[in-house]
Formats: sequence, structure tokens, C-alpha cells
Amino acid sequence: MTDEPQIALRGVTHAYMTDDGPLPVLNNLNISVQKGTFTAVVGPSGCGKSTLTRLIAGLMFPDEGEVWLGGELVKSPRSTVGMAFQNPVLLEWRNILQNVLLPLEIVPNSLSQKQREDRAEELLALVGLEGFEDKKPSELSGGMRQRASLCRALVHRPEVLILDEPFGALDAFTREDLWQIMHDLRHQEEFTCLLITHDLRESVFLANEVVVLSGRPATTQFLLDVPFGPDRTLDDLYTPAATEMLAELRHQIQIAQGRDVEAA
Ligand SMILES: Nc1ncnc2c1ncn2[C@@H]1O[C@H](COP(=O)(O)OP(=O)(O)OP(=O)(O)O)[C@@H](O)[C@H]1O
Repeated sequence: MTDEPQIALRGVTHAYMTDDGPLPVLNNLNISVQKGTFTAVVGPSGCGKSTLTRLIAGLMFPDEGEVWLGGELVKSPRSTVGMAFQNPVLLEWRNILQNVLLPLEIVPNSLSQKQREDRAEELLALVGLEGFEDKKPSELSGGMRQRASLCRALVHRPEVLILDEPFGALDAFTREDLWQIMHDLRHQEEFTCLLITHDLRESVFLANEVVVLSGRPATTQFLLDVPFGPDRTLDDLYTPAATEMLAELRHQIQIAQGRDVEAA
């Protein structure tokens, strides 16, 4: 067992070049996520959360500072990272099973076709999509498509799962179903998770730690440890402890938004 974090951002600073000059987005950002834990990142709209996910996945690189994954400096896109987004982007010309299998066709592995299909079917069963393998994406509801997208992100057993607002477009009831599915998945599969969300209740239900980012350029403004254990349920969101955490997070977001307004 090593104390090396699974995800580490060290002094990450980044700006986009725009027609109006550089747009500073991240400023000396430090985040550590220990192996097997779940971190949620919240912050004002436009503060740089999606930029952060692209840096972790190695899809772009910081102007200053370093991103480390599993003790290795990120210098290129990583196949040890799985990603899911608000829009699942499933391929309509492939059925659900074939969509979930896609990463296993791209990421080098020694699995036979039968083993690949067994793995995909195992995940589909875990998220309640058994029997929908042959359906086309358009034949599924939004929540079902997002469940399939989670399976696709996990099928190659990534060490790190990055979720960028994956439940944001779903209605409130479906979203809570997905929270429960995500919670169950994370205790049946081995991965470290970083979730970007605007939903404070979602962050408290799913995460071990919530990072509040400041307004742009984002830096770490506040860290909240969530004391709920693996046996947490949605009912825990209605306890005084949860109410207190949510009030603190809301307060911190208001401070972050204030800073953003001043900077604009
Ligand atoms: N490729 C790009 N070129 C120029 N500016 C960009 C680019 N991508 C993002 N931005 C700008 O950088 C800032 C941060 O964007 P980012 O998408 O990381 O924020 P976010 O916190 O994820 O936003 P939201 O909460 O609204 O999803 C925004 O002002 C955005 O307009």
C-alpha cells in the first residue's frame, strides 16, 4: 500500500488563448485523490471544471504545474481513464452491447470476444440493463442511455473514472436512481472516481470528499470531508448532518460566485 495519490494535480495553471488574449482558467490548482476514493468537484459555472477533466485524461496539458495518475506524469491520453459526460454520445448504428464493447476494441487487451462480451454483459446486468443488449440507443430512455454510457466507461476496467455532469440532463427521480447505481457500481468495481457536478446533494451522496473551486481562474477554495460510509443511503441526505454539509457547500459556492463577479 502506497500513499501516492491515484490522481494528483500539483500547482496546475492554465489559460486558453482567445481572440481577446489569454483567458486564465486554472490558477495553481492542487487536488489529490487517493486510490479507491470518490471526489466530487463543484464550483461556479465556467470556472474551469471541464478543463480540469481534460487535463487529467491527458487530452491537453497545463501551462504550468503537473498532473500525475497512478504515480506517473501525464504526458499523453491515458487508456487507464474512463470518461462519461452529460451527453452519452452512443453510436446509433451499434446496439447497446456493441456500444459498451467499443473501448475493448480500442484499448489493447488480451480478452477473447467471448470474454469481452461476458464483461460487457456483467456490467449491463449490474446497472439493470440486462435484456437491452440488442436495442439501439434511440430505443432507450435518457437514464438508460446514461447507464449504458457508464458501462462503456468502465468496461476496460480503468483505474480512474472521470464523470463530467453525467446526471445533469436527467429528471430528478431518474437522477436519484442513477446516483444509487453509481454508488453500487463503485463498491463492486475497483476504480478511483472524480465527479464534476453542479448538484450539491449528488456530491454529498456519492463522494468521500467534495472540492469547491473558486471562481475563474479556479483554485481550491474549500474541502469538505463527507463522513458517510459505504452503507450510505439516499435517506442520509435528509439528516441534520447532510443539511449542515449542504449549507456549508452552498455558502462556499456563494463566496466563489462573488469572487467570480468581482473578477469579471
Ligand atoms: N477551447 C477553449 N478555448 C477558449 N476558451 C475555452 C475553451 N474551453 C473552455 N473555454 C472557456 O474556459 C472557461 C472554463 O471552461 P470550462 O468548460 O472548463 O468550465 P466549467 O466550469 O466546466 O463550466 P460549466 O460549469 O459551465 O460546465 C469558460 O469561460 C470557457 O468559455
